[in-house]
Amino acid sequence: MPSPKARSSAARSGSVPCTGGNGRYEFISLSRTPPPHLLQRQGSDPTTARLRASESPNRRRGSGSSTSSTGGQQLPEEDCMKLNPSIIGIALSSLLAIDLWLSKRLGVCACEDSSWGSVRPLMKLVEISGHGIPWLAGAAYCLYKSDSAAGQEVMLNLLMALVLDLVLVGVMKAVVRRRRPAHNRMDMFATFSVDGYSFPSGHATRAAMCARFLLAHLVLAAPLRVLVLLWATFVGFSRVLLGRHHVTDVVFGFFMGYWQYNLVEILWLSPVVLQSTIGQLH
Ligand SMILES: CC(C)=CCC/C(C)=C/CC/C(C)=C/CC/C(C)=C/COP(=O)(O)O
Repeated sequence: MPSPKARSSAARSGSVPCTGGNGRYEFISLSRTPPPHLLQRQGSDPTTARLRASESPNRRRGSGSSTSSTGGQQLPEEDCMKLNPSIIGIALSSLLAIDLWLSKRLGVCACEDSSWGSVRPLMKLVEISGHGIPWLAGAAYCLYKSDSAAGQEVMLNLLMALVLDLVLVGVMKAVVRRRRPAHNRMDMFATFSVDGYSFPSGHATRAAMCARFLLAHLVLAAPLRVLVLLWATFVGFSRVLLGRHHVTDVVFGFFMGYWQYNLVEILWLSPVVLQSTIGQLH
């Protein structure tokens, strides 16, 4: 329950108290025009009439009393639920603001003059370790050199996973079109045009997916498994430190890469497919 003081200040500011889905009081402003979808969905119910009344020319000019058109009535719960998206919007904007601020603060190797500029060459080595070309070239070479059918099967599927990753990340970047951080210097080697975009981090998706792949099929020794996990984490961190990405690009990239591995398992190419592929190559 809002206090009487809160209630009177709400009346002064043209807000109406009503209960949200969680039973708590929320305040909605009536000094703004309700969004068209709200009016449309409400059709001709009494609430619509009240909202329309609040839109009278007098009110829009700001000459009417803020409570006169509503009489301080409570709106039905469903109306409050419709206003929740604005709360989600505010939460998202806040998250993005924190993301921009944090990414800028963490971009300590963004250029040679940055506070950790001397570590930039090391970070660029980490970047190369997660780049698509060494991974594709390595998997293709191992496939070519592998003697056993099991080894060939694993390498062929790793190649398929890497290509799938490039396609999915490329599509996602082209759809979202988020710009890279302003402090990034675009001096990466071998990039596609979509790599001008930031979301999600292709290095992070690849690192997460390849780490899961390696742990599932190739790396069994415990110390090496830890190293694989550290490498993947470090690749992700290095994207933000180099100023290439926002924090959310990398976090989402890790999730996406993790999920991509599930897809690889579903699409796993069997030895039969492998034999016909190898047969066609020879
Ligand atoms: C080497 C072999 C066998 C084939 C090469 C095929 C080829 C041309 C692959 C392209 C790989 C490539 C350019 C990947 C892009 C990697 C990249 C810069 C991603 C951007 O990562 P982000 O973390 O900054 O989003």
